[in-house]
Amino acid sequence: MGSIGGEELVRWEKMQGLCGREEKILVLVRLRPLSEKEITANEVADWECINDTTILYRNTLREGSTFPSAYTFDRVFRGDCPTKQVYENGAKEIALSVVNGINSTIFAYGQTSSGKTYTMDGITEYAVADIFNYINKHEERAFVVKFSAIEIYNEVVRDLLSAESSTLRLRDDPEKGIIVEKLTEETLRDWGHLKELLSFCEAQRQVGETYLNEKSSRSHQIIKLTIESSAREFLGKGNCATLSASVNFVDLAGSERASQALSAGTRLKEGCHINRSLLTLGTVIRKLSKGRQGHINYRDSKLTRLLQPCLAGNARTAVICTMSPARSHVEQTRNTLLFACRAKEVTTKAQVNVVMSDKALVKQLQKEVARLESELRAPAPVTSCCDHAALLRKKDLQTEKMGKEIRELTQQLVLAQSRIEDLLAMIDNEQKPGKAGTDSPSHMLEGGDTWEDDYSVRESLDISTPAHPDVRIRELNNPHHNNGDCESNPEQPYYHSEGTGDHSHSDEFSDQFCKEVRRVEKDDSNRENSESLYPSRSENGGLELPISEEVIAPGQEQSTSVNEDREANQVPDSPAPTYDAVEQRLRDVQMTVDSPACPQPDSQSPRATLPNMSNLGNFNLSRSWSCREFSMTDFPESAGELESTPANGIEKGFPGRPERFWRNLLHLRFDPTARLSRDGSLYSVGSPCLDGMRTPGNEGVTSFQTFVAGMKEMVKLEYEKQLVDGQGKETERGDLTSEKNVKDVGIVMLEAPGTPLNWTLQFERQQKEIIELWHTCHVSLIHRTYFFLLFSGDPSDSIYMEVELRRLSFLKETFSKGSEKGSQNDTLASSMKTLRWEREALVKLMQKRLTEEEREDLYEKWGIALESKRRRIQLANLVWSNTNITLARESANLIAKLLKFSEKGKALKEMFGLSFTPRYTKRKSFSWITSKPPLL
Ligand SMILES: Nc1ncnc2c1ncn2[C@@H]1O[C@H](COP(=O)(O)OP(=O)(O)OP(=O)(O)O)[C@@H](O)[C@H]1O
Repeated sequence: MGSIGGEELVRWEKMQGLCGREEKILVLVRLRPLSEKEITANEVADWECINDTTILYRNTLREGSTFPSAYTFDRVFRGDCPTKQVYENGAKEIALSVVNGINSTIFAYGQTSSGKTYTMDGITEYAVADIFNYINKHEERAFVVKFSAIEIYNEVVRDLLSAESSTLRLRDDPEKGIIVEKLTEETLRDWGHLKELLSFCEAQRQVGETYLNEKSSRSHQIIKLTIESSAREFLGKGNCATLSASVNFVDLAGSERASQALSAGTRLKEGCHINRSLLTLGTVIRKLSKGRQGHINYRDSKLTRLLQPCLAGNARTAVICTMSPARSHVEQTRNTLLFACRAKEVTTKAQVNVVMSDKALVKQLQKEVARLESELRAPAPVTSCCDHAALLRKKDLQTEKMGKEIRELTQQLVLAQSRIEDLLAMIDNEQKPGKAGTDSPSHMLEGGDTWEDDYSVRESLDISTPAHPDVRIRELNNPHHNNGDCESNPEQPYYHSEGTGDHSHSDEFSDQFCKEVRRVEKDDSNRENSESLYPSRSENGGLELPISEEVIAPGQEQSTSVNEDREANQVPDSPAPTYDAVEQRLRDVQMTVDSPACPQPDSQSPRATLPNMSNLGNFNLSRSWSCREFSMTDFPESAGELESTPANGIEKGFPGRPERFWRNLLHLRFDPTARLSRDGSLYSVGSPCLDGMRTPGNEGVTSFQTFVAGMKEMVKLEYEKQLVDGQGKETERGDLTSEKNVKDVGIVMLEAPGTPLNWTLQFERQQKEIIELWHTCHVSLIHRTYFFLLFSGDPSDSIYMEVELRRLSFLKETFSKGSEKGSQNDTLASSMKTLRWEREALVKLMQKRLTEEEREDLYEKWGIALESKRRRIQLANLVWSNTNITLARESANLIAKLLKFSEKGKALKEMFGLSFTPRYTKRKSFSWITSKPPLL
């Protein structure tokens, strides 16, 4: 208000104390004396003002103690208090705020005949008299006082200054708030003029006789004085500011009970309207008293609509609650006091209302602009601002990083706890004969709701997710890196699978196996045991398979230890594997499957040695192993637990497995359904399931036998082929050459797939078949992509192609029997669900990892109209949806790009089960979402 000069400025500054400050409604209670009528009726006065703020109900003994007997308000006035005192001690300050540019309202609330009109008439006159006094005392200011009056009768607004009984409309004005259209407004000239107008209004107001009040007001009356003032010295000048505010004197109609008021006809109708609008007022006050939360129903009545600014807006407000002391009105009186109590909690926020001339406004705005410009130019605040922004960003990053760490640590903690529980459970089971090893691992991860969730959890837990295929590879041909890990059984595929959240039986097996291994290793760390389940690498680079119970025929005695095996391997001319030996091994596997009881092997000689199938020469082929639990060795807890099994997998005298390990393991059965992982691609042939889940000779075993038979046939054919092809060479080079052609992967592969031309043709044929089978078997998109990109025609790929074909054929056969077997159906459904899931993930990744331009190029390439809806979904559905080789290549390239295969390091063929080169592979992790580089 720089444009306001002199005293105006002082006034303005004084008003700042009130400006925008929240203030509770002032609540006054006025008790009237018993009326003549009440005295005649021998009414008793049950209420008494015991001091200036407390009113007491004296008849508590009679009424019981269900209601409070004392009520406290800002001020209470006993029956003999004159209205002047009520005004002076309460209402005056509020009423006179108007002369300082602050809106104010004083209204009377109470039951009929309680003295509202009696009180408000006096208050209005005293207030206006004081206003005039103020005006007279402040000649330096020019005042304009305008008078208007309305009544709300039966929900109709009428102008009390108009002789016509026309209805006035209410309108919401964006600047002024609610206004009454066409309302008469008289500028007060003097006191006499006021009296004249008040008389006119009184004459106009609806008053009727009721049983309780001879002159009962049947309407709500609002008398409004608007006072505008300006400093005379600035009048007529451009920089003049005007204070403008209104004071409302509201005399409400009284609430009444029809029975008490004995009203009927018109009075009854009036009473209904009165009660309804008062009920709305009560509701508004109740809601406001609770803090203005939610919708406030001001618009439910004209009264509350008009009083809205006074109840919760820009005004100072006082409520005078009037009450009769008569015992017969106790219920209505208590309602009035309840209203008063709620009103005490309502706050308003009054402001000084200044109206500035256009010229003053422009000047004021210019000053404000200049101030802002100087702030902008000032270097200090700007620098400070930047610093703050940078600091905030830094803090945000820190918070984010810490949050991530907390999440990861929490996950690790959960996992560690889960593992402890598992170990404890296993110890319990050990103590129950016949139970060991049969319990399902309890630490299985629950599947995430989303792919990302599921994967991110696995990522953070460092649990490989073979379906993607996040596989741990054991390089068993590395003498320093081959133990402490867990293994699949020898017929087990090179990767195990798990579904989209739940785990296949192979995972259960792995978990159980690995936990058992760790426990045993810890328990028996000092035990001298030369037996090992792990394959060892012979000096000539060949492989010796570990012996697991699956290859142990009942009663078969084997005592070859690792050391012995190694020693044996050091013999250059170790016997070459023969077809019979391979067949024997398959027979053993089948025997294990067929065996209904899986008799426990001799603990003294628990395992048999496989025929030595090392000396594989050129390919340097080794068996690789995947085990989900291997990843756990990355955790400190696990590392501690695995004293004898270093986290990096380097064995320090692996002690072998005690009897209970074999006992546990032999409770397991092979379950062919375990091969059918949910993604359908990473099936784990020969995965065991828990004892009791399958019975020998059931459907699953039959399927497995079919598979084994197929394998045997393949072995035989390949072996015979080799015999024929390599007969001459074998004659020359001796037995060693034939050994090279026998790979210990459950199948036999050729050392060389044939001539380059033949191999190319063979590769293309196999690739086509594989793609078709992927399509038929609903194999995981990522598996297809990976396989497709990895095996692109190199002669050494032949083994993988063969394996893939075999497995897919088996999978297809199993699916084809799905109609007869619920579990297969479930697996097929799971695979399809996984595919859908993958496609949904692709949609997200397209948005995340491709630019708009790249996406548009793709849409064009894949024949999707640029303007069509859901283009990304269309594209995701087209990926790998066709067996066409070109589309397959495009699909693979797209997924590889989206998954950032290149950034994650080159995929290893070992992840498909075979290793060609020694490698210290620790971990490969592929996630659709995260872009963390794999830990190789
Ligand atoms: N404090 C008081 N002292 C003396 N007489 C009073 C007092 N208050 C009210 N009266 C008398 O009580 C009667 C009813 O008062 P009044 O008309 O003001 O009640 P009301 O609440 O306005 O009623 P209604 O709601 O029916 O209009 C009147 O005759 C009035 O003179």
